[in-house]
Amino acid sequence: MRLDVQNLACDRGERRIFNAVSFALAPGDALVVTGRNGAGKSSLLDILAGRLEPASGTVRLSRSGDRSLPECLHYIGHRDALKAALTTEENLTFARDFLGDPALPAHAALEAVGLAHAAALPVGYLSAGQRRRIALARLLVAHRPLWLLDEPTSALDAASQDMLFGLMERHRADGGIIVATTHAPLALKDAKEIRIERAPVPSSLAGEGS
Ligand SMILES: Nc1ncnc2c1ncn2[C@@H]1O[C@H](COP(=O)(O)OP(=O)(O)OP(=O)(O)O)[C@@H](O)[C@H]1O
Repeated sequence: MRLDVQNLACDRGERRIFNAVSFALAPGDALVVTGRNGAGKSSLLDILAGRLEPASGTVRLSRSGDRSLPECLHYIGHRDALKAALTTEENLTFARDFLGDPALPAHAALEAVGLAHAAALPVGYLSAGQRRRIALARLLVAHRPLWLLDEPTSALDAASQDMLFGLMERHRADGGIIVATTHAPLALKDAKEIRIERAPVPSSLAGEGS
């Protein structure tokens, strides 16, 4: 599988957020996306995930068989997208059934993120870092070659960050591709990096606030 992104531009509301973002990723590649608050990092992931139309430019996935782009990706956003009333194991079982192409069973994914002891706990009882680990465990319950991760280390302690880096490197070693936004350094080997710069405000709008 290969991901080719050409000359993307993004508008939010009436504003141009960024221009001219291009990159190409092959199996095993990781791309780290940096930039200031509001630069458009999450918006870029939204475009890659098919959740937001670009103002211009193209996103192409090749050598992915007959699967569409949405069927090839895991998207872990700022919000954990977990159901608070369901247990951790029920959340992962639901994700596994919903996503298709199953990989690890829910209990094995819980073990991989160090939360096997919390299998029967409703997600609403978990701490922020534990909820983040459950969200990340979704990466393991279905085979999807492209991982789009929005600030994946947020709320994670040092040990959990190490666990996450291990999962990411294993995914790359298996031929997966990762695009991750971050404000903190990510310990990924030979990762590519792109810095998103907010497009300048046109002079006709200058003075109307950012
Ligand atoms: N649905 C929306 N409608 C209008 N503007 C939006 C919408 N979502 C985001 N924006 C704006 O788009 C800009 C880019 O937001 P985005 O969340 O992509 O930035 P970011 O680089 O991920 O920021 P951060 O580092 O703070 O997470 C911001 O100015 C934000 O207010």
